[in-house]
Order: sequence, then structure tokens, then C-alpha cells
Amino acid sequence: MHRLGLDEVWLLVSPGNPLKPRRGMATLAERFASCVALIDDARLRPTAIEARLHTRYTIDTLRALRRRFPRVCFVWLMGADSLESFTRWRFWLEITRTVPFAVVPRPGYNRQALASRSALRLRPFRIPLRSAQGLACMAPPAWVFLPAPQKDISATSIRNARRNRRHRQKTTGRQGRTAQAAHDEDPG
Ligand SMILES: Nc1ncnc2c1ncn2[C@@H]1O[C@H](COP(=O)(O)OP(=O)(O)OP(=O)(O)O)[C@@H](O)[C@H]1O
Ligand SMILES: O=C(O)c1ccc[n+]([C@@H]2O[C@H](COP(=O)([O-])O)[C@@H](O)[C@H]2O)c1
Repeated sequence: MHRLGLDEVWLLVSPGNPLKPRRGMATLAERFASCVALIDDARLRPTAIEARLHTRYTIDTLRALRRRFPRVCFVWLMGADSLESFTRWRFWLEITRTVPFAVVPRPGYNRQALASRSALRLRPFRIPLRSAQGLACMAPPAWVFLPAPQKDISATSIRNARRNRRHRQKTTGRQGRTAQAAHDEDPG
């Protein structure tokens, strides 16, 4: 937020990424509540606006946001993994012509992302870090790669950890009941 000179960051809790299976995914309400619980800065705003706008694809969300907030200068924020897969997004070039965007690094993806087809195609529009403060006001296409501290976490690993914890709790619960049953049969 500071380095891009943004007033706020909206955390879009997605009704469902079009490229991802829904299996194992918490409900929108649960994911929204998790997001709210993480926030300790009023300028970070969790929003489920894609559900209200009935948009699923980013291009539709951005067009709708621009219609609804014509005076706001939006910047699309995404991780390096998204830059790498960007060419698979619906109308990805149109996205880059709709709003400027910034890419934050993610362990294991940065080199491939910067060498990806999308990065090469968009190379003429990449701005230097020293101009990042002005990105929001630039005419798209314009983008920046923002060096930042990196964290090797993913939604998939969080989902897996949660599933394993639940599995362990269930197994422990079953073992507890088995011991109780044995005690009931032979209390002595
Ligand atoms: N560890 C991370 N570092 C940088 N960016 C991230 C990181 N995790 C997620 N992002 C970015 O946050 C946005 C939302 O990602 P999402 O919530 O789908 O998490 P994910 O870990 O990519 O999901 P999954 O593991 O299911 O593929 C994307 O733009 C993604 O690039
Ligand atoms: O519009 C698309 O085609 C598209 C394809 C993949 C991802 N997105 C959006 O990118 C955001 C993060 O996606 P992901 O892959 O990290 O879950 C989320 O808002 C998705 O809806 C959008």
C-alpha cells in the first residue's frame, strides 16, 4: 500500500476462482470471516463484492468496478504465480488494458513468472520500481514487479493442514470412545 501510494487495499474474497476445483474449499462466508479475523488495519478491506456483482472472471469484476466507481484509480494486485498463469485468464490482455497491475513475489514462482509468456509480451509496459508510487494514475497497460518479503504459504497447504487436523481429531475421538466402550464392558 505504501509503496504503490494506495489509500486502501481491497481483499477480494472470491466466490470461486474459475480455474480451480471447488472441492475442499470453505464457503464464501467462512473464508470472508477468516479474512476479517486477520485484518488489523482499517485500510485493508475484505470484500465479497464479486458475489454482489455476480462476477467470477477478473475482467468482468474490473469492468464492473470501473463502472461503479468511475473516479477511483484501481490497481490489480496479484502474486507471481498468477503472472505465470495469466495467459490462461479470460481476456488477459484486455485485463491489462483495463487497470494497471502490480505483482508481488512468491517463493518458487518469481523466475518463471518474469520469464513467462505474459511477462515477455508485457515487457514494454513494465515500469521501474522508482515509479511505482504513480502506478495507480498511469494509463494501462502499466505494471510493476514489487520486491517484498516472501512467505512460502498457500491456500492448498492451509486446507491440507486443516483437513489433517480434523482427521487427527476424529481418530483421537474414536480411540477415546473405544477405550470408554472397553471400560463400560469391563469396568473392573
Ligand atoms: N505466499 C504468497 N505469496 C505471494 N502471493 C500469494 C501468496 N499466496 C497467495 N498469493 C496471491 O494471492 C492471491 C490469491 O491467492 P489464493 O487465495 O488463491 O491462494 P493460493 O495459495 O494461490 O491458492 P491455492 O494454493 O489454492 O492455489 C493470488 O493473486 C496469489 O498469487
Ligand atoms: O478471470 C480469470 O480468468 C481468472 C483466472 C484465475 C484466477 N482469477 C482470479 O485471481 C484471483 C486469485 O486467483 P488464485 O488462482 O490465486 O486463486 C481470484 O480473484 C481469481 O478469481 C481469475
